[in-house]
Amino acid sequence: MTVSKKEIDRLTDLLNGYAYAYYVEDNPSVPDSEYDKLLHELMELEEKNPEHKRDDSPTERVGGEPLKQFKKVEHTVPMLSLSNAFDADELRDFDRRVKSGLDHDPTYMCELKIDGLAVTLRYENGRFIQGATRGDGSIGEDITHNLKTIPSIPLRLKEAATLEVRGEAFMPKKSFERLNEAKKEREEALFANPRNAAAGSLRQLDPKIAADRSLDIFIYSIGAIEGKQLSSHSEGLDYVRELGFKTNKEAERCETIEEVIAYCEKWVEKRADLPYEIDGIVVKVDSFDDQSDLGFTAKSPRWATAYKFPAEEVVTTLRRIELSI
Ligand SMILES: CC(C)(CNC(=O)c1ccc(Oc2ccccc2)cc1)c1ccc2c(N)nc(N)nc2n1
Repeated sequence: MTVSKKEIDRLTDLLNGYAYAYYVEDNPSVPDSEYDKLLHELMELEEKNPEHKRDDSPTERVGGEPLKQFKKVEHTVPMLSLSNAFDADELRDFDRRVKSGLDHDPTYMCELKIDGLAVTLRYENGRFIQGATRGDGSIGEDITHNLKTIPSIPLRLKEAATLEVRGEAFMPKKSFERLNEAKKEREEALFANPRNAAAGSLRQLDPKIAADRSLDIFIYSIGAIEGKQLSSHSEGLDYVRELGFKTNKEAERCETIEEVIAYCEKWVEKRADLPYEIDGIVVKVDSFDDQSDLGFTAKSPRWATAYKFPAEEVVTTLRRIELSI
């Protein structure tokens, strides 16, 4: 092995480790200046030895040439939608329906419903192959070139797994405010909310735009997987975390619907403190056996629902009215 290949491999592994700590674990291990210095060294070595550049190189994050158009992608497993529950009694109704389909009480998983853009990511032998929007649930748009620029999306997994995962790509509140500040300076139209900003960034043909938008992602389910038996949704989340994916740390197991309701009420109050926007709570029956006993309606699972929050601006307006009284 030549010196430059060895050095390129060393720098690629070192920088990927730093990026994982910073973007996936939210636990920076080196100062940005150190990261940038090493990244520059790697870029120079890759320029001189392009044959040794790895497909999981951190230099992939800057975004290549713009596409001419988007390719359509058919999802191997459909991306279903969620039924809604708008108050505690509707959650209790959901619980009654679930229990009528099972011969035992279910365990639930509760997760924050991130207000972003649903995407699906395909990996073969541990390498990121393709990413797409949800589209109509069966067919989406290929946005691989943009998703590659999101640092919390691994380009190579910790195991050579072949699977498809789903998640919500989003723009953190601080990045949204910075972006709109910059747009205001340039007298450009502002984005209405972080969700529109994330969607607008990922639907660009030029990946350098997405690369500059500080996007992030939380993985929330496994679409398809080869050669692995999983028994529950929570076991699936543990497995994708082991592979190197970023999942949301606020997810909790609830043994009763009253615990689910308490979790929802807690987050109605705490949502303003989060560094990203959420529009509700997703409640899922955890066991895959229970999920397959319950099955699906025409477009959504019977074993999951979304507790929807009132839109934040409504709450803010009410707060403004309260303050003015
Ligand atoms: C529960 C599910 C709808 C995903 N699940 C599916 O899409 C899905 C799809 C085919 C399935 O099985 C089939 C396989 C083949 C054919 C038909 C169904 C099972 C689940 C969903 C949707 C949106 C979510 C969201 N915004 N945030 C979180 N945290 N979780 C979410 N979970």
